[in-house]
Amino acid sequence: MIEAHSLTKRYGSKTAVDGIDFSVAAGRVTGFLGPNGAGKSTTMRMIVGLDRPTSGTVTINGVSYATFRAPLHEVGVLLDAKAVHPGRSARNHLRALAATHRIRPARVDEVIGLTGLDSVADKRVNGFSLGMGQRLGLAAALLGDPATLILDEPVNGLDPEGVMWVRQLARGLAAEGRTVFLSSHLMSEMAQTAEHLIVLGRGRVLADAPVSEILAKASDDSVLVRASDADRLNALLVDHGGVVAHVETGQLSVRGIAAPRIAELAAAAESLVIHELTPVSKSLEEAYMQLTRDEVEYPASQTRSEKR
Ligand SMILES: Nc1ncnc2c1ncn2[C@@H]1O[C@H](COP(=O)(O)OP(=O)(O)OP(=O)(O)O)[C@@H](O)[C@H]1O
Repeated sequence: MIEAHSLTKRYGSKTAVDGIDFSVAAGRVTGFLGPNGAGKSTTMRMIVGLDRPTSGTVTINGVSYATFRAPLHEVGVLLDAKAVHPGRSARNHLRALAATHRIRPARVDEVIGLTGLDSVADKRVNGFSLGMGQRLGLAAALLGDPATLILDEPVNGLDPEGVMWVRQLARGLAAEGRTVFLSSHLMSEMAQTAEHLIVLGRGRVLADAPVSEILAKASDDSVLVRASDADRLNALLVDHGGVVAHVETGQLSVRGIAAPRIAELAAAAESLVIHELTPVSKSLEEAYMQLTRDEVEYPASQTRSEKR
């Protein structure tokens, strides 16, 4: 269980994390979502003591990370996959880490196998692709068999097979009762991996709820309808509480009345024939964009290089 209370981080006049409260429960995958600059990495760095909160607290299983005497056994962390000595092989990097915690060498081979690094384990890390680097970061996070995993953008750079593997790994670890906290800026990815989401925007919690609830709240389903007489159908639907907009000639977009009810109303009216009836659901990404719409710090008209 990870718990944050009034957690705040300011860099000069910039408030990166703005007094947030949340808890990440054990036994399920919790996704940490938010647009670029929302404060996800800063929050994760504070959880593992790499950044000091300006105010507020964050604990893992009731204590602060700094108090763990053997942190690799408590918390597996993937924050910056490139933070590895480039001249070392993957195996030697993991062995060096293992030695700090008296972890047996056989466990190094186990995590190499688990993360699919067997064929490159003895190659120097500086030749690694982004995806291989991510796998090595995940191997390091798993090394101490920790009860808590904090993974910042773990699927970054992975191919589709790798993405699927991380998804299954995260779910499997949570099913064993571990606390699994993953960040991403992709709603579609998180919705397939996490059961619960914490959505951040400009350093504040915008939503903290099960995935299904967040999607249901953000969704704004409509029905596209064509009929033999669009104007009559329009009047009929408005009479029954529908909100109707003309999309193009003869086509209506209807909110507030479900497709089966629209068909029933038309059938009950004399010579009003439905030609098209298409329910339109918001995609996951649209639901997420709606939720974070006013909280995007770097909208698309600004480039990443303008950001810093
Ligand atoms: N060391 C720092 N000094 C100054 N500002 C910082 C520092 N680290 C982060 N920030 C700022 O704090 C805000 C939150 O950044 P953070 O990296 O935590 O966001 P994020 O949600 O992880 O974004 P991304 O998805 O782009 O990684 C941003 O405005 C960022 O520019």
